[in-house]
Amino acid sequence: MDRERLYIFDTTLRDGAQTAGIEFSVEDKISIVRLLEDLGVDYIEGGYPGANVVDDAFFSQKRTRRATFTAFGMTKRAGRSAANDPGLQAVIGSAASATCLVAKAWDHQITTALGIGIDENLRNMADSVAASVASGKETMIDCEHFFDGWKSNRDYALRFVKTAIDAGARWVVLCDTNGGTMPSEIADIVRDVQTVAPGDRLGIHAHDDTGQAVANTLSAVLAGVRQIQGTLNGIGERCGNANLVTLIPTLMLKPVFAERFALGLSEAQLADITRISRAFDDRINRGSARQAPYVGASAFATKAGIHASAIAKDVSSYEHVPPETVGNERNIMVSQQAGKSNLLTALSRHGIAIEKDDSRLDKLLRTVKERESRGYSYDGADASFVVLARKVLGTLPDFFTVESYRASVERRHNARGELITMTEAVVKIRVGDDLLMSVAEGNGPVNALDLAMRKDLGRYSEHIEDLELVDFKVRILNGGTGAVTRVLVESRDGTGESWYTMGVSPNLIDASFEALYESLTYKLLKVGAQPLRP
Ligand SMILES: CC(=O)SCCNC(=O)CCNC(=O)[C@H](O)C(C)(C)COP(=O)(O)OP(=O)(O)OC[C@H]1O[C@@H](n2cnc3c(N)ncnc32)[C@H](O)[C@@H]1OP(=O)(O)O
Ligand SMILES: CC(=O)C(=O)O
Repeated sequence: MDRERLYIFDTTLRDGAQTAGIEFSVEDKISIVRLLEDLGVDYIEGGYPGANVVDDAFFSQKRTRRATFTAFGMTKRAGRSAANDPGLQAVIGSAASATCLVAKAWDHQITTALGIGIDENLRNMADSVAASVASGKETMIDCEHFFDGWKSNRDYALRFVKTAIDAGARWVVLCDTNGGTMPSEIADIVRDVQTVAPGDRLGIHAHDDTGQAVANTLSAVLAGVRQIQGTLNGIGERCGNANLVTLIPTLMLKPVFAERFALGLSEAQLADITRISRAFDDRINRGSARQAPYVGASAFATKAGIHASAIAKDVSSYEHVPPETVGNERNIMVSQQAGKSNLLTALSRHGIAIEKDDSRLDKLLRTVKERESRGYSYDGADASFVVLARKVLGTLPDFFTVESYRASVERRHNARGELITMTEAVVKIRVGDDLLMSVAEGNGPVNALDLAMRKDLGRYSEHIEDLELVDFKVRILNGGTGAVTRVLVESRDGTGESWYTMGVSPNLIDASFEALYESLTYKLLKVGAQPLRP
């Protein structure tokens, strides 16, 4: 049986730009278009020409290679013709090859928000669609508040869809603008709409206000729509839009969809989706959600010892799809929930071979659980686990020892009477028989300590030249005997690999010191540095 084509319409750069806390520059938009083209979406809605200077500049030229470059805008205002509406003309006159015009489909909103009659609204919409079609652009209509409109006045909502189709719209997109519709209602209403328009002319635009934007979208697809609107990582107005990064793998990997529908993406593009999702988060300067379906760092991670033991026998035991199909990785973590199977998997990932009945493995498991009870958390600090494991197994080389350190903060007036804060760290490190002392100033005590520790590591200095501290996170834990600080440090080197180490102490500087020390140690292990005394 031939599969029916589903079209992916991305609105990251338009509805996504309506996300609280997100502002795109032209450069951001250009770089996000690259990600979307790598992914292989069919339409890229780049924004709203005429609405602001960024979008004006962005729409001054064609920005896509393969995807249909689409401009968003509203239909003409009441009381003027399409030709005399500057807003509509900016959209039609942009470099986009398609338009997506928004018009209200809920009678109550038309009479209150627009203050016009519902028939006049239909004429405004039809004239705008006709003007866009006449300009040669593929034209879509976003039916704002469609599902609430259908519930309020079914006859008008259906007339709205039919009028748009008759005016020449290629796609009529049914919008759950307020995001409150249930999946079963979506299915019933989409089926009803097909009494006036075929499914291959209909799209769905769902918001996530009940956490069901993805479910609503899938429900609409099963009921007949063939265009899907959504955003990267589900950004968008209020609670966001349907998340394309969840929808695309579901549509391509789950038989109920994959057997009936085809997308314009290849399997290789699907396998790139984890990278794309994370690169997008980087671009908008936020951390990636660990628990994001398919692409999150935890999506194929298991902490539980019972699970790890089953996975050691069959890797697919706790996976609904193979992680590599979406470019993600399986991860067996080490934590309080671990058993020896977790440790064996983590050790072998780092090239450390040991038998399951080796008594050192029992000791390592006891040590991990005891330290976790004091605030350590090895599932997020793999490099610290390696350092600990090698120490307990007796294979950690004696690279260097920190004999002492001091970090100080001084707030005082300088000679000009200005209030300044000075931070300084002094570190004494022993490498073999050499005692090295380094002093550094920093923009804070941890920064000064980090700089001082890396300033002179004697014979190992050449190995740490490319090491940089990428991120530093502090978490205050409420331990049984009072507050404890856990510091997590992310480090990276010239190879691009990054690793996480941690320290735990009631004292923030001590916790930071431990994390920095373990990061240096891990780096020396990683490059195979030769210790003076193995
Ligand atoms: C559901 C959605 O997500 S729709 C997309 C919403 N996105 C945005 O609004 C982001 C970009 N918007 C903007 O930059 C501005 O709102 C602009 C440039 C479009 C318009 O700005 P302004 O002219 O100052 O109007 P303002 O934003 O205050 O109000 C919107 C106007 O459009 C009218 N309007 C709203 N929807 C439509 C429509 N579909 N068709 C025609 N007119 C409409 C409103 O009645 C209102 O007009 P009024 O002030 O005469 O009552
Ligand atoms: C058009 C749109 O973004 C909405 O109705 O939600």
